Amino acid sequence: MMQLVLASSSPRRRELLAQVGFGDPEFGFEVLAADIDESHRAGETAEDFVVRLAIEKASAGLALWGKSDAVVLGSDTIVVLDGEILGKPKDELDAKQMLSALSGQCHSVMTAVAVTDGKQTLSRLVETKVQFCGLTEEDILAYIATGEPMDKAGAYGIQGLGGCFVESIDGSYSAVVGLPLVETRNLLDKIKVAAI
Ligand SMILES: Cc1cn([C@H]2C[C@H](O)[C@@H](COP(=O)(O)OP(=O)(O)OP(=O)(O)O)O2)c(=O)[nH]c1=O
Repeated sequence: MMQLVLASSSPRRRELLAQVGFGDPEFGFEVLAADIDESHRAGETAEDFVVRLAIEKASAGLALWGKSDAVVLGSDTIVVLDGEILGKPKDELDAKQMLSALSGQCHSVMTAVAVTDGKQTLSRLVETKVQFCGLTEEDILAYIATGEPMDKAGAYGIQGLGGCFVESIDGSYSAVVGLPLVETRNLLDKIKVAAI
């Protein structure tokens, strides 16, 4: 059987991949952090951007893993509001600007997942619409003070305190958190890593 490797430093992705059926993260799959340049290229659509990053993370992970007989999985999540891409906030001011822009609005969360074994690379893009309630400046400052927004696209976590800002979603909850479960399972099936 092929060794499954998660190329991610995100604890959420580790937990979600365990949910796909690989048992204990310690034994079912290996994890390594694949650092890549996450800059957006001029003229690149949000869809192309997020898929490219997922593929680059998987490919960088495969290169780092360095052995054959592995399937490496990479993923990327961005928030898109009125055509503008929001990644992880640079600092608290950036987080404040993002949350103010998201307040009372509907945005898209795009998550791409990619798997590669060096011979073939497969990817999927999942888009979820998220409606935020209106936020006061007080709400935003109190939320930033918790530290939760700082490592998350769009400066919020639906799975945490940020869930209180989400009125509704249309799409995949797991994709918003960082890894779409249905599509990930299908991709792994396709590339032939049997779930335990
Ligand atoms: C919108 C949203 C994003 N996120 C997270 C998912 C991603 O981990 C993060 C977006 O940054 P990414 O660059 O996709 O991932 P990462 O840097 O955390 O991890 P990796 O090593 O795999 O590159 O935002 C949430 O946890 N909850 C949410 O509600």
